[in-house]
Amino acid sequence: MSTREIEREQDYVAMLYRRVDELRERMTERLAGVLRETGGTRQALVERESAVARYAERVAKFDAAEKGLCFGRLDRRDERFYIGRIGVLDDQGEPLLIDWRAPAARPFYVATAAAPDGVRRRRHITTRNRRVVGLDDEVLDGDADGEQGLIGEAALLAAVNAGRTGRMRDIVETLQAEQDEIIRSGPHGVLVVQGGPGTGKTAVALHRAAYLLYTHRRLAERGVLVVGPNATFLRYIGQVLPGLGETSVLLSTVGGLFPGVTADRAEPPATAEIKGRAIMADVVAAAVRDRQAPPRGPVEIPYGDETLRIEEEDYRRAARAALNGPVPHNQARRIFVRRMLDLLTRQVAERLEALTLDDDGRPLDGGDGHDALSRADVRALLAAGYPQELLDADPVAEDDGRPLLDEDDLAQLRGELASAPGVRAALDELWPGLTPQRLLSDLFADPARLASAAPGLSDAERGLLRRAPGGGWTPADVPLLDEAAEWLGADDREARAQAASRARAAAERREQIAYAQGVLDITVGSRSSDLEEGEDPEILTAADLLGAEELAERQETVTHRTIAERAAADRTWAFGHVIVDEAQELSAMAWRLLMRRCPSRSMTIVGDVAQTGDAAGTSSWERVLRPHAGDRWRLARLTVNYRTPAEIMAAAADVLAALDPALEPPRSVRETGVPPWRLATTPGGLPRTLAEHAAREAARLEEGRLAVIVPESRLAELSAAVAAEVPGAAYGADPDLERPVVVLSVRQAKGLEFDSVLIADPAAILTDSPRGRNDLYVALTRATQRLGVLHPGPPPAELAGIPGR
Ligand SMILES: Nc1ncnc2c1ncn2[C@@H]1O[C@H](COP(=O)(O)OP(=O)(O)OP(=O)(O)O)[C@@H](O)[C@H]1O
Repeated sequence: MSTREIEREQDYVAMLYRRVDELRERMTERLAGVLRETGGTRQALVERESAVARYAERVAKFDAAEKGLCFGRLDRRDERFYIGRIGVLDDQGEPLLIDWRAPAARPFYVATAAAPDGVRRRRHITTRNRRVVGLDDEVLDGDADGEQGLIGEAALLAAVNAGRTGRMRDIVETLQAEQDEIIRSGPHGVLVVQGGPGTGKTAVALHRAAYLLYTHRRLAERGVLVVGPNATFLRYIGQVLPGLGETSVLLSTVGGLFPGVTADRAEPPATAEIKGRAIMADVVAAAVRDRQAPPRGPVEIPYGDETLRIEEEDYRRAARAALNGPVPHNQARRIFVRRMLDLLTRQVAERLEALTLDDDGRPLDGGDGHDALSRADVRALLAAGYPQELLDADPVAEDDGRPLLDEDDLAQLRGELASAPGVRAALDELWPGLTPQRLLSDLFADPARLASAAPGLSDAERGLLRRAPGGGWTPADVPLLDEAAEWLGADDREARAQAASRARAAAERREQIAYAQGVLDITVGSRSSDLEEGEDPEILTAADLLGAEELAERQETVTHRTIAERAAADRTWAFGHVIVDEAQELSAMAWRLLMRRCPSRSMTIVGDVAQTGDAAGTSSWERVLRPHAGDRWRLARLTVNYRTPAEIMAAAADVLAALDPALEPPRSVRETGVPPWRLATTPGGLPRTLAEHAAREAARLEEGRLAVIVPESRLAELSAAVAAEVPGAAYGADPDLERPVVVLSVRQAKGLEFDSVLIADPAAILTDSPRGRNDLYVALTRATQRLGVLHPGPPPAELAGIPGR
């Protein structure tokens, strides 16, 4: 491309940056202006707050667009558009730059020589630090043979060949047509994106989130949830959406979706698999029902010197009233307890009356050893907690013809019963207030409870669920806790805790107001003193301008600001759209949880059923979705592998064929001329040889990243061996992917990619899990450039095609 052409584009790009700087400045001034406004109604304050959020968001979007602001140009017959990360208008409202998500930008991604859609030329513009460093043109003249090729091939190949950094990058500059179509598909219903490794499923999912938030602004009010398989993966993709200027997105694992629970406990895969089965929904429901079981025989409750009784029939009647309709356990408990207290109050009242009245309701005289009790005496008895000595006293009868216990007396008696420890314990036993945590830990701790709630599981399976209380929660527990929360409803204690937290918040707010008042006093005081020389009197702080109440309020809204934070703290939050990545790994129970978070069923589900590693995962989208969406879901496919070169993919294809001959590997977008290799070691020599090769590969890397992928069962041993030879190598539960060398199990490597990959002991990867072949396929498809396999003894048959060293 001529230097003149580059200079011409440089002028345009420089003008765009100047315009964005100007707009950013304008927005910053507006922001300061709103912050300077003061007084007015509460409504005005709320409006100012939302203006502050809006302007701050605009400024953040300008910042996010800094790198690669403009990356393309489309020439049509008599017009020309520049395409970039954001839309930019001039002062007359004419577009200077078109947002990549706008409909007008679409041909940039889909126009081909065969179907140019009015486009004559597509230009990819490469910039570095605001300077144009390269141009790449495609002339779409309409006389191609109809085969759809790559869009912007040079820019695409530069992107896929670039060294990895340990962080995923966005691909707005080089999106391909089949990806674009998925990204721009309407938001309604469930869209499944099936694609082999490296086909850009994760990239597409994230760009779809950005597209939907841009196109359907109301989605931002409910937020988008992006679900990934583990914390390391979430960190890997974490920069993509903020880099695209989108913040209304919560990234989470399924294990992170139960507020208040950190699911970091480990458990055997076989246990997790059982917990993920659909039948566990019935188990949880049965466990809740079992906590509502009638007592065997009457329940006796000591109360003072008396014994109160609840018959089985009393229980049944109260339980029927409590469960009249689909009421969760804890709400039903309130009705049950009310009924029981009515019953017990009646019992006590009857006994008191029996002590003081004869069978005909007349006060007793002293003939049988007791004098009649007066109403005042009864009240005294009640107030004193019904002690026997008083009943044995000889007070004076007083027959005023009124019922002995009036409503006030009964209410008082009821209150006393409700707070009597013996009564509370008995009612708690009969119908306990339950948190999801208590329900599950009681269930797992008690073989009898398990046997009753899970008759569909074998003894051995129930044995795998057994666990002593305490010790934290596993990721597979979270969907069960969520299921339990649905059946239980809010616990009384939870409601009390919420009330307490509201009271605390009110107290904090009073404190904030007092603090803000203090700030105002200080600021006003200091403003009256002389300004230092050079100090700008125009720089005002919020405290200069707002009343204490408003200042406190502002602090409060600021602390609860983002949709993502609000959604993360609320188990019942319904997201506007849910995106699930590596979706093949999710269990039936995890799907139930996710569906509850997305009642609208506006979902994008991306994954590869050939890469399923989790025993609870799926090999069929149909099986996963039928229970939740019937046949109302649509399938899109991605077919081109942008990550793995053809040489490596050929080796992976052998494993895929062994897995299922009907499965087709994705077509690699490039060859590198570097074949993969394998090397036999002695069984005992593997750790040492592996470490040496890791050190050698690491030395070859310039900027890129190396992953050593090892069997789960040898993770600790081989991590230690590599770390001893390669100081600074990352490994462990949540390794730092930005380090040059990282040791990972296959599970940890899922969804990630590296310039170079070494696989250790593939035979153990195959035997470590029932889905060993899927795991080996995943391991083989992580490299963007180089792959080596070290195997103790002969290689597994699936890898025999890789050239030996
Ligand atoms: N259109 C594109 N332009 C540039 N790079 C791309 C494009 N599509 C995909 N890539 C790159 O290919 C690599 C693989 O993409 P991604 O991780 O999204 O694939 P995936 O289908 O999720 O893979 P896996 O199933 O193995 O997790 C990433 O580095 C991504 O940036």
